[in-house]
Amino acid sequence: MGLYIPYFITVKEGEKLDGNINYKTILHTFSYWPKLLILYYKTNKIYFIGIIILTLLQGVSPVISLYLTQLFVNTIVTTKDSSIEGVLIVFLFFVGFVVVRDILGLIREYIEGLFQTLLSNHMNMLVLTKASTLEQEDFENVEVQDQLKRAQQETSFRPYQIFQQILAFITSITTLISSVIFLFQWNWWMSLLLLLTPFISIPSYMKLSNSEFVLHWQRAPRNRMSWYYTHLLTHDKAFKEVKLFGVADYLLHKFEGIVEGFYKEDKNLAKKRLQLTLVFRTLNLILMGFAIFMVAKATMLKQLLVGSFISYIQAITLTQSNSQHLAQSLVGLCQHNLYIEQLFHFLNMQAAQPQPNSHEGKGIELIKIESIEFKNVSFTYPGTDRYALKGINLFLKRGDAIAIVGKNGSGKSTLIKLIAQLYKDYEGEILINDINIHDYTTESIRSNIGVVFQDFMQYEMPVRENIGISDYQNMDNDDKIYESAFKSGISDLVKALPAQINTQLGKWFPDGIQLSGGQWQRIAIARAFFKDGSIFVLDEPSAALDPESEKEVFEKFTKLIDDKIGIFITHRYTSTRFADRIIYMEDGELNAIGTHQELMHVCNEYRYLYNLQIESFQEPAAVNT
Ligand SMILES: Nc1ncnc2c1ncn2[C@@H]1O[C@H](COP(=O)(O)OP(=O)(O)OP(=O)(O)O)[C@@H](O)[C@H]1O
Repeated sequence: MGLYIPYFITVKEGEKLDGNINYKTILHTFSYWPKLLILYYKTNKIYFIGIIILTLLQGVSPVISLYLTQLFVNTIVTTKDSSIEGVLIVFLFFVGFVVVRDILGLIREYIEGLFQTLLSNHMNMLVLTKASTLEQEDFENVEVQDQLKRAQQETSFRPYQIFQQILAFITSITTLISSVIFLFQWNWWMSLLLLLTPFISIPSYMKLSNSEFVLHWQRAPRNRMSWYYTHLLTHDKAFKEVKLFGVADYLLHKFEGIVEGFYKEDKNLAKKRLQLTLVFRTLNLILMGFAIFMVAKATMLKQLLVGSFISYIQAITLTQSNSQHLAQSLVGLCQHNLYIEQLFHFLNMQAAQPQPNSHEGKGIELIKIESIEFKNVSFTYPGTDRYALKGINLFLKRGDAIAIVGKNGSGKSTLIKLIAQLYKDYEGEILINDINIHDYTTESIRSNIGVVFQDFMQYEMPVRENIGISDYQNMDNDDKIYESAFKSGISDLVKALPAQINTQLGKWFPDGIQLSGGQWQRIAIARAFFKDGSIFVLDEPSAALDPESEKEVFEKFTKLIDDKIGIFITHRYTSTRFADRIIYMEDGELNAIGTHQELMHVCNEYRYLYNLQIESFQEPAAVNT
């Protein structure tokens, strides 16, 4: 996936990104509105329509209020003492109007609060659902990470802010139109002047908003970095090393450096905004002062009644402030639109799903794996040009128990990742049951594979979920959970826990029990067994298991894979005795394959490494006398 830069940001060679503003840009930012409106409507149609109607009503209410004030005051001034009836009627109208307006205002506040929560939940669900469809390759791509971060940042508040701006826009425009019509009775050219002056500030504010956006857009990698330092300083696993190596101050300093940088940039922009606001506010105030002076003069010359004087002054203030609001909402809307574009860009993003050699997938559902064949498979990780696997030819069939050994970085885990279809773009072919792996649906392949990776997950959840999550539809089956725990040799421990399989594991949530590294690993192995797969892979289970546990796990593993395919990757050469065949990998290549005896004869490297390990075990222990 290439670098995504919003089209409205221009990149000049050798220069940093710059905001590029023109009317086409402004118009384009509104192209996401239909999608947004559908989104609002889908969130809750009754609330959505209700809010729009209430907003319109709220928009005309100031002018109704003005009209009633004018009527009220003029009626008092012109009515004779004896006939109070007319004044009373106008007064009751006025009071009735204020009560209804306030009640509608409260209802709007109530609905808006609920709508905001629903919208934020809906957006979060959309982003999380989208993230769950991404591939491993996407998560290793910094560009995608940045986009995800930006989308996450904008999700919870930006769509609602746009909604609020739209509402503010509707309110301002209705109030403005009605107040301008009201003022027209007095002086048409002054009304137009008051209406239009605030709009001359739009281009300057728009330019500033664009610079602000570009700045925030560029911040994503630094934002992720600051998040990472926060994570290191607050996460229990990282915290051990942070304490032990005494690096808290160092990390804090780095974090501080980033946020201080943000502060300086923000301060710069805030200063520019303040300068602009000062200039335009002064201009508007001068104009308003002039308009008020004209109304006052007309009243003194008896051309206007006192009621009209009061209401025209209010109408001038109303026109002025709403015209300013309108200009500001327009700028705000364009700015929010820029952010929303990146949110929709993320939601519309295609997950990485390359098909090698233009192989068209047939969407076959894989029921059971009988055999797996690698035919001259070579692979480089995306963004690298070094082969992690080179010309691999391998045939595995049901009932095979295979051990894979080799030095660090020789490609053992990569081989498994290709079987699990975590990466799909490679040279050569992988066949399952003699059919190209790409002809099967990825889901059906993955549902057949139970893998315990080196960096397996420790879910901060109860034992039941820790084991059953690999086939969560059957998570309620206690017998199956216990059976899997037994197969991984952890059933006695589980039974001894305070609430057995319902015991919370880990220390993040209340009543959690912390397990040792090896015990966590056995839970992860049970999770792989819980899934009724047809191939099981243990990637370096020996890393956290003591020799006795390892023996137990391997013995159970070899029994279990009776009619399945079992693969275990290990650095303990002594563990390979459980395997029918051993694969020795070196520098991405399959160097040798055979039984232990065969490899001892044909593979010098294997023999050397095996003997090295055996010798180290046979060295006499130093005894202090
Ligand atoms: N996600 C990745 N992106 C880029 N390169 C990677 C990635 N994962 C692994 N590699 C590279 O691919 C090569 C093979 O890695 P792999 O993890 O398969 O080795 P391994 O044999 O399992 O090593 P170990 O015994 O240390 O676990 C290494 O050179 C490694 O640097």
